[in-house]
Amino acid sequence: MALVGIIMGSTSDWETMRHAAEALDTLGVAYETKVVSAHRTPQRLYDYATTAADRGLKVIIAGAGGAAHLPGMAASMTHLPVLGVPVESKALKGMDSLLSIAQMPGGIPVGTLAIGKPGAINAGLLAAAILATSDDALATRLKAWRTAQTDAVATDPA
Ligand SMILES: Nc1c(C(=O)O)ncn1[C@@H]1O[C@H](COP(=O)(O)O)[C@@H](O)[C@H]1O
Repeated sequence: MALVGIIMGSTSDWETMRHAAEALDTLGVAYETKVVSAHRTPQRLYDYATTAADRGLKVIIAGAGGAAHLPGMAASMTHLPVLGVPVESKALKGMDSLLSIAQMPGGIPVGTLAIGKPGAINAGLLAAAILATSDDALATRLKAWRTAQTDAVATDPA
């Protein structure tokens, strides 16, 4: 059963959001993916967000670009933690996405990650870290992954 829902505003976001999925794959966390847009498919978003917790999801990762209202609107309709990934936009290089996601009014939080691929990777890792607080086996896998990452950092620059 999926524990993490990865949603995105458009199929064009998958090239970025697949990195969140890959991080979850690496750590053995079950997830689902769906294109959901606050602008283009508002009813789909409503149905997704209002049923997410009852369907067993624990964390939602929402990626969108430009006027990125998806993460905030998803957060407005569920008490689950929502992690927002600002997808890099052509016109403004993702600054529009970042500010749209980060500048939420008090009361409806969205955990905002970095623009683009690093943000998507970290959203996957952060979702796993949240789940690991109540899953010892996942915590062990996450710690091992972090140790392997540390061990892989070269001492010499060339
Ligand atoms: N920001 C949103 C939302 C939303 O926030 O609901 N829905 C689509 N989009 C964004 O529009 C961009 C361009 O989409 P297209 O490539 O389909 O034209 C995408 O980055 C998507 O996340």
